[in-house]
Amino acid sequence: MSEDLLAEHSPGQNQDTYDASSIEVLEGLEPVRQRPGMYIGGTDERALHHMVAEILDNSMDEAVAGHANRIEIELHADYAVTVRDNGRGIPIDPHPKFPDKSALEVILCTLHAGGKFSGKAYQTSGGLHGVGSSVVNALSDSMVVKVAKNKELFEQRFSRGLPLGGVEKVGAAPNRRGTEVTFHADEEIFGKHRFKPKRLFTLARSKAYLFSGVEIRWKSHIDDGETPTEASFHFPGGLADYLKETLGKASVYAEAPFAGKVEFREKFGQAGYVEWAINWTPSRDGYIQSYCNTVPTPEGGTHVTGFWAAILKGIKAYGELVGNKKASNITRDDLLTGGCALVSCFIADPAFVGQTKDRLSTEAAAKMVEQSVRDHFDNWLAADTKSAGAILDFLVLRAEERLRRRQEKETQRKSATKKLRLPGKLVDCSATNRDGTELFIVEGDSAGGSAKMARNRKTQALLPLRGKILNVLGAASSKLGTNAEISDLTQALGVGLGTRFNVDDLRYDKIIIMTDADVDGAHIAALLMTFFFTQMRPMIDTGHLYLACPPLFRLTQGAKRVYCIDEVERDEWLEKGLGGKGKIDVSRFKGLGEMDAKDLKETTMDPDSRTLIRVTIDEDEPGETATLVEQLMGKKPELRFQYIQENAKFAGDLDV
Ligand SMILES: Nc1ncnc2c1ncn2[C@@H]1O[C@H](COP(=O)(O)OP(=O)(O)OP(=O)(O)O)[C@@H](O)[C@H]1O
Repeated sequence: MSEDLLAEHSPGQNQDTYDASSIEVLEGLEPVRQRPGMYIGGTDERALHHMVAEILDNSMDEAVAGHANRIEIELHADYAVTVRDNGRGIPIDPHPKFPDKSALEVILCTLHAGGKFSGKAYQTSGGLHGVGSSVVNALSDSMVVKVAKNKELFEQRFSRGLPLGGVEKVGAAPNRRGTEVTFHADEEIFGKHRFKPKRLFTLARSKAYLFSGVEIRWKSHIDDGETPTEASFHFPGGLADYLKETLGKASVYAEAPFAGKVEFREKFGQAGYVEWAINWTPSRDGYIQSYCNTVPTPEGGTHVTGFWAAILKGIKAYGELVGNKKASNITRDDLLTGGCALVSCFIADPAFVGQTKDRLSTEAAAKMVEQSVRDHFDNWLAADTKSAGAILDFLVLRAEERLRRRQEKETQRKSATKKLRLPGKLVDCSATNRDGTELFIVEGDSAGGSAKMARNRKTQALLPLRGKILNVLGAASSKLGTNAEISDLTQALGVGLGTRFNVDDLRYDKIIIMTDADVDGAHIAALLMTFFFTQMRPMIDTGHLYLACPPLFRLTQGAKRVYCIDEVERDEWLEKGLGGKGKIDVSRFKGLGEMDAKDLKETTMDPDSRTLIRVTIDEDEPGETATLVEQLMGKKPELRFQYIQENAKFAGDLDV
């Protein structure tokens, strides 16, 4: 362990209150190696890099809590990765619940063991599930954890989630403290994927931007020719610096970005803060990068909703103030054209969607972020009228362009609908323009019945498909045009087939595949995705294709009711109870048709409460997805057999 790093620590407080008793255990470890996807989002390159993020996030949590100010990341020649910090050190004393094990072993070998559940040891942390480091341990063929604590250096070694021995004292550490984790990802799980220096370098740098109180050092023993092999990051200017760097030399509308940081304590009485930076540029499409407790949230969430609400209301109010009537036309989408924003919030007890934490779902964040940003935005606009005027003019122009385009589309859609022969079984929506409309492709007529009642007539249309559609990879292309289900689908979408296909003709905003949560449903969804991937790929590339996520179980206890997506979630609820009275009643939906309209609306169709998965193509190498689709859905069974042989160990138990 690097001597100086652990020696220099100063910000530590409360060493004595952070010990084994801070570590709570909720459940045992096991299924991670069987179903890595559930815990780390897959076994691909993205998932592999996520392993580093999980360990790094723990060190960042120590830093954000004020216990560490330096973190080091080292990529070794054999692709092992070390993350070190000068924090309090993972507790190594015996755990009160398991007296024969150290807290370290409990943390590394037990799912849901951690010090971040109750907010006692950490106030705002990226970690919350207590699974990150045990998952990384389970998926590594070697993991060595060193802890410098109480003037001594301890070490414990693990392989594939199992300890190779107990915690051992391996030396004295009179002036050091901190944690060092070195792991080597298991090839049995991640196959040929290897860490990319560039990706880890970028990760390290972005973390330093997100928390200006930490210095992050990067070292790589693998030289890819483009990434520095050593670097140190410390950005006192935080997100404003980050934005400046990402915008580079692009011309911008505001001389200095609108940036700031607001603590929640005073106004909302709780720990945490929001930091942001935004500017507008004519030279590129806008984007927003958002984070919660330094964890990237690529799908946004409540903090992003709150941020845009503040900006939108602020700019409209400013427009009104200066008498620009057209400002009232500006929408959130207009803000994003050319708007480049970074938003990072730190909150206590955040709730995310999924273990990879892609979206923040903490309700309160929307309001806290909106109000904090709004006050500052109003002041900023009033103080820098030159920038404010330039941004307002730019956004008004964007809104006008959008309205003009919509008008054109509307006339096109109306005339197209008149001309179109729509399939008889399509239950269309009433909206005349495409914005915000959705087409649900549903499995079976009975499901169509509940969906018909559950839908929003204005924006949601339904196309029930009978049985399984043709496997387009197994069929001759001449057959496509004559297949009834495919031609119904193509007509309903409004796009042509083959050379006549044009994604701009699409009649709906979102196309949502809604099938039963069982094996047959998954097969139908796979057939439909194969169809879209091979015949209408631009629909996926432009983000129009989605999968609905109907639940498999409904649990009721007295007046309380929850829905669970799978057995694991069901078991979790059964264990902790729903908080209602009496026995918990479990019903398993055999299909969408069994759900009543209320169930279906609440869980699967209502945009305010449902979960949708956007179908995207994430490839490390061009053509990778096409090869996989051919292998799984194509004409050659031997390819499928080969795939099963190579991957069978990853498959969980089939639920039949
Ligand atoms: N570098 C570290 N320094 C101090 N304590 C740590 C460190 N790494 C892990 N811990 C302790 O181990 C616990 C478990 O970590 P783990 O990564 O398994 O889960 P988590 O961070 O609590 O939640 P999540 O699963 O959401 O990441 C943490 O809550 C923390 O108490």
